[in-house]
Amino acid sequence: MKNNATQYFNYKQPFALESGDVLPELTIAYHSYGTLNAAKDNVVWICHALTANADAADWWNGLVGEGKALDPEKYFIVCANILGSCYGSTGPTSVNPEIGKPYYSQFPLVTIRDMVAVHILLRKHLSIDKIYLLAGGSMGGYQALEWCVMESTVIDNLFLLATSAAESAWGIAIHTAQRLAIEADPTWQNASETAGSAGLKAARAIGMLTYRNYEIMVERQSDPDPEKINNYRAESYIRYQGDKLVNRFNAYTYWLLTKAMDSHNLSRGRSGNLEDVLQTIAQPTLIIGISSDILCPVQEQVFISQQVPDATYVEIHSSYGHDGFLIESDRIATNLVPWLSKL
Ligand SMILES: CC(=O)SCCNC(=O)CCNC(=O)[C@H](O)C(C)(C)COP(=O)(O)OP(=O)(O)OC[C@H]1O[C@@H](n2cnc3c(N)ncnc32)[C@H](O)[C@@H]1OP(=O)(O)O
Ligand SMILES: N[C@@H](CCO)C(=O)O
Repeated sequence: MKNNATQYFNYKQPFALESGDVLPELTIAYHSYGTLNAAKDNVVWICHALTANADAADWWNGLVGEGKALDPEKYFIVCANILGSCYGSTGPTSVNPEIGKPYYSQFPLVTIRDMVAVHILLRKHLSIDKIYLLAGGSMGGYQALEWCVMESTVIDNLFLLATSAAESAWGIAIHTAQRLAIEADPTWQNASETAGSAGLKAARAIGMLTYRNYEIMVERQSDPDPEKINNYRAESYIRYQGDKLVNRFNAYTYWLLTKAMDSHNLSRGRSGNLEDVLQTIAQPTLIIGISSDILCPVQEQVFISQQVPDATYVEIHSSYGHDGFLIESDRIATNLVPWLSKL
């Protein structure tokens, strides 16, 4: 697979955010796989979710790669690390060029629309005029929906998984609980990349409860020994997952990106309500829901499919919960490949 190293686009101009704050410059980290064809009509752009990075062939390896549904032999596949993340694009741990020190808590609020505006800068830098397929799950789906509305003539087809047209009150409540965990850490807001690490561990533990569910936890993490009164398998699993994220992420980024998710509302500042805005999406759209998703339950995707005029909705029966959109590659491909072949 060609071009599989992280690439960087440095945008040396001020970038105005929806909040009114201005970032003096941007770095956008991205991966591309395959080659843009002469007609420039083979672009697949993948928008990633909360804690992933630009290497979609790594975190979506069941779908992106040679012989897979999204094959770089056929498509020019791009994935950019989102604004506010910590995997190469400008975010809280980047150095603020105006003071020569990392932003940390001084990094301004960003929205999903800001992330898409940054993707658009990269799209133009890469001389991409059309995106054949725009794909995203969870928060990646928030970006894909926004982008479809922001640049309706650029996107040909849309592929959404486990996502919503607006962050639900349930989602905002969960994110608030996660941020409370971070804010309760006495090291939170220290001028250090490890500030709030214990809080981040607790925040990820809360998140894991929403990425999985009762069935899979009981199936995989029940203790065979009924005599136990301590050191349960499920406890060890949740602690482990918290540590795993702390080892690759930071609390400033997590806090900021959960705020960005809360800002997601496709109808904000637009004429009409959510239904009206979704009805303007003219692209053929495949929407996949995961039956056991308790974070973005299938009714959120059914709602989108009822409004988008050319929508195909599929529910995948999986016990994995929300993270099924990352894990159930075979079942996703089984629906994506025939849908793509009919376009
Ligand atoms: C730079 C980077 O690394 S970016 C990494 C890419 N990350 C992303 O793209 C973010 C999205 N990805 C994810 O959220 C996850 O990786 C997923 C959803 C795809 C898969 O989740 P996983 O955590 O791998 O799956 P699962 O819930 O089955 O947990 C398995 C892990 O828990 C461990 N585990 C399972 N049970 C227990 C237990 N009782 N006690 C302790 N650990 C346990 C396993 O050993 C395994 O550990 P490993 O990840 O070190 O191999
Ligand atoms: N578990 C995934 C999806 C969250 O929506 C992540 O950490 O990015």
